[in-house]
Order: sequence, then C-alpha cells, then structure tokens
Amino acid sequence: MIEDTANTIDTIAAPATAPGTAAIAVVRVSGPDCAQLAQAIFRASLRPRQTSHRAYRDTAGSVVDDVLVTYFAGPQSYTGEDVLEISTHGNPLIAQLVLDDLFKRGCRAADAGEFTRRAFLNGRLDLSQAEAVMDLIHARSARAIAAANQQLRGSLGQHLTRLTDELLLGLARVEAYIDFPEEDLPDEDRVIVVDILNSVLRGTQQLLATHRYGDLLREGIKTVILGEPNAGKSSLLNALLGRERALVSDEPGTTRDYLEETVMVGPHCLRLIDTAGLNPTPGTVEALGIQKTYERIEEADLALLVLDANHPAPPLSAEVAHRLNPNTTLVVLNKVDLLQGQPPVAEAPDELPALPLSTRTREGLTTLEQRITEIADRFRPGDAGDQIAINARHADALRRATDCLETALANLRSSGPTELLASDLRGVVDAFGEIGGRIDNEAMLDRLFATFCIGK
Ligand SMILES: Nc1nc2c(c(=O)[nH]1)N(C=O)[C@@H](CNc1ccc(C(=O)N[C@@H](CCC(=O)O)C(=O)O)cc1)CN2
Ligand SMILES: Nc1nc2c(ncn2[C@@H]2O[C@H](COP(=O)(O)OP(=O)(O)OP(=O)(O)O)[C@@H](O)[C@H]2O)c(=O)[nH]1
Ligand SMILES: [Mg+2]
Repeated sequence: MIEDTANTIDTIAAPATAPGTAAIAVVRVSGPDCAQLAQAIFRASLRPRQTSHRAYRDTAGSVVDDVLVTYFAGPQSYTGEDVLEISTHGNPLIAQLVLDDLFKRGCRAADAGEFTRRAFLNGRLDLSQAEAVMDLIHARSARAIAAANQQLRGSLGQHLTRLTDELLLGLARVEAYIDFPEEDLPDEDRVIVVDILNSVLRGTQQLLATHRYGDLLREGIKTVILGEPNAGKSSLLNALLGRERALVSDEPGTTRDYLEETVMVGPHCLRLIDTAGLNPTPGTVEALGIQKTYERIEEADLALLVLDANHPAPPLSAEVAHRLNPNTTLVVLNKVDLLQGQPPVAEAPDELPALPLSTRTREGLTTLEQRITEIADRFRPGDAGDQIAINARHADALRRATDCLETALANLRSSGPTELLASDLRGVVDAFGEIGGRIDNEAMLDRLFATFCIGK
C-alpha cells in the first residue's frame, strides 16, 4: 500500500482502451504515486518518455503479464501529472488483473473523463480543447474529426483570445473614466469604443453562425427519404447503408413507420430517415405514417425525393412542397435499369435538381453521394474561417456575450452610466472566458491593464 502523503491528489487508474479482445490493452495511471508504483511493480526506475519491456509483478510478486510500460514525468504528460501507461496483452482479464493490483497498491478508479479533467485543471488544455478531445473520440465522420482536431489545437480559444484582447482595449478606455464620475466619456473615445464593440459583435456572430454546422457534425445530417409509395425509398436507404436494413417489397405501403439509420456518406455523417410513401389516398394507418413523414421533412436538413423514373411523377402535395427547400433537396429518379436506354419519364417537380439512379444496379449511387457531399459542405459557414464549429455550451456563452455587447452599444448611444457600460463589457469578457473555462478573469484584466496606458 502506498502511504498517504501530504499530497491529497489521488493516483487514478483506468483502462485506456476499449474492453474486449484485442492485440493490446492499455492501462493508464496518473498522479503523484506513479514513480513509486513503477519501482514497486517493475523493480526498476523507468526513464521518462521511454518505453521499456518489463514483467508486471503484482503485490505477491507473481508475474501478471509481459508488458510495455512508459513513464511520463509531470508536467510533461497528457494530464500534466506523472503518468504510467502499461500495455498488456489484449485480454480484458489481464487488464483487469493489472487494475486490481493497482487498486491494491492504493490507486483509485478514475471517473469518466478524469484524465482530461486533470489535464484541464493543470492548464494543459482549456475547456474548449478538453471538449474537443471528447468530440474527437465520438466523431462519426472525417469532417467531424477535422473540426475536433482544429479545436483541440486551440483554434476556438485563439479566436476568443483575439476578440477578448480587442474588447479589453475598449474596456480600458471606459474604465479610465469610472474614476472621474463627473466627466462624460469623451466623444473621440466613444467613437473608438463603438467601433471596437461592433467589430467584436461581428466576430461573435461569425462564431455563432458555426453552431448549426457544429450540431450537424456532432449529431449527423438529418436526411429524410420521401416520395410516392413503391418508388424505392427503403431500397435507397439500404443501398446507402450497404446492408438490408429496411423492409423492401413490391407492395406499395411497405414502410408504415419511419426508421432512422446512421451512415457515412463521403466525409459526412448522415442520419438517414426512411419514411412511409406519400399515398394520396391512404388508409387509416397509412395516413398516420404519412403525417409522421411530414414531421420528418419539417425537421430535416436534407431531403431526398425518390421518384420512379418509369412513369410520370405524381404532383407534389402542398403539404410536402412547402416543406421542401430547393437548396437542400435532391430528386432521385430511381429504377433507371428498367428504362432500356430511354430517358426517364418522370420529371423533377419545381425544377429541383434531379439525378438518375438504380438501387438495383447501384448506377448513379456514387454521383448521389457526391451531390450530397456538396450540399453538406455548404452547411459550413465560410466567414468564421477554418473549421470552427461551436457546440451548444459555446453558443450559450456567445449569446450572452452578444446581449451584453448590444446593451453596451445602446448605452453608448444614449450616453448611459459608464459603470454600467464597464459592467456589460466585463460581462462579455466573462462569457468569452467561460468558453475556455477561464475562471480568473480578474487576473487577466490586471495583466492587460498593466501594459495599457490609461492615464489620459
Ligand atoms: N499512448 C497514448 N496515446 C495517445 C494519448 C495518450 O495519452 N497516450 N493521447 C491522449 O489522449 C493522445 C495524444 N495526446 C497527448 C498530448 C500530450 C502528451 C504529452 O506528453 N504532452 C507533454 C509533452 C509534449 C510533447 O512532447 O508533445 C506536454 O504537453 O508537456 C501526450 C499525449 C492520443 N494518443
Ligand atoms: N428494377 C428496380 N426495382 C427497384 C429498384 N429500387 C427498388 N426497386 C423495387 O421496387 C419495389 C419497392 O421498393 P421499396 O424500396 O420497398 O420502395 P419504397 O419506396 O420504400 O416503398 P413503400 O415503403 O411502400 O413506400 C421493390 O420491389 C424493389 O425491389 C431499382 O432501382 N430497380
Ligand atoms: Mg419503404
């Protein structure tokens, strides 16, 4: 048992790799006891950041496994603390024996996210980077990985630092006048501060505009497949998915209730929703299904309208037509394998973009995937630069920042009290700081004011 030292930080341990049989399993340990643990378990002092091949011996001195072990001396580690990484043979039982032994030696089981939490608390990552680690692990598309990678490298933090620095220049001018309550903010300062606030507001709105794309990346692009009964909607879902997920039959009205599946299309993740066919004269149950189809169209980011290419397209009902956005709708003229070289009979309604396809021969499927990718890429707002895609927590903070900025601008227009103006600007600084998890804004302000000349 490791003695409890004056240091109250626990040494935590947990599997770092997923459970199950694999080539290797990694157990990660972080905290002040790592060096002592390494000495006791491997009977050697490990050189930091060098991987050694050792026998893992438990408290009884028996060899548990033949492992590779790496010791990281804090603060040069992922968590900023001393870290041990132990790679065992990839049998979950072996990893469990190692963990049990580590617990016997005084380690505590790590809570979910605790290694990254420690990295944040030790200043290795800001909060948006810590979130990016989680985003990376859960990313379900190449685009989502790219965005999370950028955020992990600090892109969002850098944007916010720029906006904060700009704002602080304005705040400094305002603060300078708080000490002279009898004097009003001079006009030349007022103009400068208004410019600054407008510029920060624009930057904030650019970041906010990436929220929808962030949601699409994190949750997948909701793509509804709709169309007349028997057109091949379920067959299209199966074709995109690459497996027979949905029931397919030559009987119209096969799909009664909608069903949803996640699929990768190029670099994007789609939440594909197969719906009940739009029968103009439905039975009772069918009508319920069609009502649900309308609701799914309403919520969708993207719509695939499937028509049978072999006969004229039925007119789109008003309920459907008004819910379809021409920029995010593709018409699939299906079953072109039956056309025998003739052009499609069906025409896309309302000049919607259409493409021929056969779920049977898979002709046109690659083109469809490309077109979907093009539309999905357009969801990414261009003006916030690179790959920023904020999450709901960021959006919440940025909305509060926007409110404070707008109040501050109104205050400047009406020559309101300088104290209130300063307090609103501090509100913006706080909201920006919250995104990076910065608690101590006061210290940041002190640092900046120390370099800024406010003695007018
Ligand atoms: N084996 C292993 N692979 C891994 C991780 C890990 O913790 N262990 N990571 C965890 O998720 C990611 C890599 N992230 C890491 C980030 C920083 C440091 C680190 O030691 N940083 C030190 C040294 C700087 C350097 O040499 O790069 C530091 O920041 O001071 C390690 C891993 C993905 N792959
Ligand atoms: N020849 C040919 N037949 C197809 C093609 N795609 C689908 N089918 C057939 O068309 C019929 C209907 O297919 P489904 O996928 O069930 O059609 P659906 O649109 O989901 O139909 P409902 O759920 O009833 O609205 C089935 O017999 C399919 O095998 C195709 O590209 N070519
Ligand atoms: Mg169907």
